[in-house]
Amino acid sequence: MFRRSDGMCFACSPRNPIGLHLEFSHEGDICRTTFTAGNEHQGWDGVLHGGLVTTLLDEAMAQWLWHRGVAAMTAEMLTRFSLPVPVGVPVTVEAWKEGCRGRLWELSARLILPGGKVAARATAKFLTVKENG
Ligand SMILES: CCCCCCCCCCCCCCCC(=O)SCCNC(=O)CCNC(=O)[C@H](O)C(C)(C)COP(=O)(O)OP(=O)(O)OC[C@H]1O[C@@H](n2cnc3c(N)ncnc32)[C@H](O)[C@@H]1OP(=O)(O)O
Repeated sequence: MFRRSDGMCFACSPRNPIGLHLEFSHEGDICRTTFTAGNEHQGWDGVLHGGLVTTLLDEAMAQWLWHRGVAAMTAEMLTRFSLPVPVGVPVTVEAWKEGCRGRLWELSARLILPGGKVAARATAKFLTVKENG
């Protein structure tokens, strides 16, 4: 049905010419990345598009799992947009595990503005993919 990765992930692949080119670090139980949006990423003038805010949060959670050898797909996600995310400033995205039951993983993530305010939060459920995909 799908390939696990051909190295063209929109969020993280360095080979994707229109990708976000995110790089992740892992510290304890936290998966972290930083991103500075450009004008090409905006929806409202000067504001990062909400779909891309969700992409950043989703990818950080997926990378938390991937780093631990878990190949899982997002099955459900809820995003709360609390503050606009301006383009041109570096933001930090953090993800962590909330729980796991069988193939079902629950994770949370947040996007932090310079200065420390949280602009968006997400919770999501991921399901480990079956071997035959
Ligand atoms: C050089 C560079 C290389 C780069 C390399 C890096 C690669 C790094 C990879 C990361 C990349 C990340 C990318 C971002 C993460 C996406 O964005 S993933 C893409 C978005 N998500 C999707 O497209 C998923 C679409 N959905 C599906 O394919 C299928 O529904 C799923 C999620 C695989 C599950 O299907 P399934 O395995 O057939 O499971 P299913 O039988 O439906 O459900 C199993 C059980 O879970 C339960 N369940 C299903 N959904 C839910 C739910 N939402 N809540 C609770 N229970 C649920 C079911 O009720 C069922 O329960 P039981 O009946 O067993 O009691």
